[in-house]
Amino acid sequence: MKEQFYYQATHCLCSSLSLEVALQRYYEFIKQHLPIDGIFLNIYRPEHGDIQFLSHVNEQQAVALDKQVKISADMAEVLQQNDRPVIRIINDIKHDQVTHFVAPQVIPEISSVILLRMISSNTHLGVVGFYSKIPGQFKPLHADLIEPHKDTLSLITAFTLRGRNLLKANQVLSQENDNLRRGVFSADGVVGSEGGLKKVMVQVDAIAGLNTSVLMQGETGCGKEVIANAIHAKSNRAGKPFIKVNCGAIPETLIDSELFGYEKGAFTGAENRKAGYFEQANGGTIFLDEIGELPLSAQVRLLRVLQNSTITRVGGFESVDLDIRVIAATHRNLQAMVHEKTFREDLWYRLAVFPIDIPSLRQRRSDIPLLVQHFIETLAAKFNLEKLPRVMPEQLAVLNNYAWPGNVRELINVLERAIIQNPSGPLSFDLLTAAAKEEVPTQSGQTIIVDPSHASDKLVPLDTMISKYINHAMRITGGKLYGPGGAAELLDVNPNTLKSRMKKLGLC
Ligand SMILES: Nc1ncnc2c1ncn2[C@@H]1O[C@H](COP(=O)(O)OP(=O)(O)OP(=O)(O)O)[C@@H](O)[C@H]1O
Repeated sequence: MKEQFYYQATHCLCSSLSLEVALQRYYEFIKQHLPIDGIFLNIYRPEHGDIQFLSHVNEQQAVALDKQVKISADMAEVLQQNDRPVIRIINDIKHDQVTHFVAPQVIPEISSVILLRMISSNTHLGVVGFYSKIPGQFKPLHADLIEPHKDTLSLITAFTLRGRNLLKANQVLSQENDNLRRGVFSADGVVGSEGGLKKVMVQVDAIAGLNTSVLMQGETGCGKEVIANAIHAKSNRAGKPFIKVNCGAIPETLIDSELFGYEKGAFTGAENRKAGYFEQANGGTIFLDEIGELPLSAQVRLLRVLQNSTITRVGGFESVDLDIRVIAATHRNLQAMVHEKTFREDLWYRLAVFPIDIPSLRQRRSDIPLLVQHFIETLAAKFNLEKLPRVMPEQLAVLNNYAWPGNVRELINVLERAIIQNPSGPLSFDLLTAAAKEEVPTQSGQTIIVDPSHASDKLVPLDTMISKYINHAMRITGGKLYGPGGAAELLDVNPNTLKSRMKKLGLC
C-alpha cells in the first residue's frame, strides 16, 4: 500500500516540467489521503536573508509565486541548524516562531502544517508545507506517508531553480521555457479534435489570437476546461498565467477578496496585501468556471471590472490596470437564467461575445474509442501496469450505447473502476448496461437515467430504488456530493438532506 502510494505520488511529481503543474497533480493525489487545504513550497536564501515562496497550490489555484519574506537573524540561525528534523508536524503554527512569522504573510488562512525539509548537496534548500486551515489536523501517520517524497521534491525544486537562474542569463533558454510552458497547456491534449470536437477546434483557432471574451457552455464533465486550456495554449498569452477560478466554490462573503485581492488591514486578519485571482492572471488568462453560480451582487462587481479592465483591492483606493483574457464556462443555461433574472443580462452580453458550445459525449459517440484508448494508457501509467488491459468489441459497444450523463469525467471514472477490478483485462462494463435503458431530459437540459425494468411485474422496495438512484448519481459525479456538479445538485435536493438520507440508507 505504502509502495503504491509512493509510486503514484512520485508519478505526479515527475509528470510535468512546470513545478506548479506537478505540484497541483501531487496535491490532487495527496489530498485524498491527508486532510490538507493546500501545499506551498519555499526556499531559504541566506544570501538575501529571506525565504522565497515559489509555488502555492490549493483547491482554486496552482500559481508560481515570487514572494520574499525577510527574516530576522535569530530565525536565520534556526534555519541554519542542519540537525533539525526532516519532517515536522506543527498542529498550531503559533507554536513555531519562524513558521508563525513567515507562512501567514503568503497564506493567511494557514493554521496547522506538516513541514518537509528539502535538502540538496547537504544544505537546507527550503520546505514544502502541507497545510490545513484547521488547527490540530495532523497525525504522525500523515508525516510517515509523505516523508519518503523529500528527495523527489528536493530534486524537482533544485531543477526548477537551476532553470530559473539560467533563464535570467539566457534569452534563448527563456524562449525554450515559454515553449515548454505552452506544452503544459497543450492543444494536442484534446482528444477528438479531429472528430466530434472539430467544429469546436475551428472556433478555438479563430478566437485564440484575439482578446475577445469566450463563454463555454456544455454539460458537466464534457471538457470545458480542456478547451479553455487549448485557447490559452494557442493564444499569444501562452506561457503567461492561466488562473482557474471555480466561482461556485468561493463562499459569498469571500468573493471580493478572492477575486480582487485586499490591502493590508482591510479586515481582521488581513495582515498583508494579497493579490486576488484577477491580479494573479494579469498578462494571461482567467478562467471563470461555473460562472452561473456567482451571486447577483458579485455579478455587478465583475461586470465593472470587465468593462473598465481595472480592479480595486478590498480596502484600497488605488485602481490596478489589468490586461486579461476572460474565458467563462457554465453547465447552466445562462440565457434562461437571464430570463429568470438570476443572471445579469449586461454581464451575459459582456461574456457571451463568442460563445462556444461543447457537445456532450453522447453527441459525439464516435470519439469514444479514441478517448477509451487515451484514458486506458493514462490509467495504466498511473497504476504502473505492464500491459494495457484490452477492451473486447462487445464491451466497447456497451460504452458506445451508454448515455454518459457525466460525460468524459464519468467515462474516466468507469474506466478506472474497471481497471481496478481487473487490471490485466479484458475490461468489463456490464454494470452500465442495466442503467442504459432510458434517457429522460430534465429541465436543466441534462439527461438522467431511469431504469423502469424493475417496475415490470415485481416491484422492488422504494428504499432499494432510491439507494440505487443515489449510487448512480454518486457514480456520475465521481463521488462528489456537495457543490456545483455534485450529486445533490444533479438530484435537485439539499446536500445535507441527501447526506442524511444516504446515512439512513447505509450508503455512507
Ligand atoms: N476532449 C478531451 N480530451 C482529453 N481529455 C478530456 C477531454 N474532455 C474532457 N477530458 C477530461 O475529462 C475530465 C473533465 O473535463 P473538464 O474538467 O474539462 O470538464 P468541464 O466541462 O470543465 O467540467 P465541469 O463542468 O465539471 O467544470 C478532465 O479530466 C479532462 O481532462
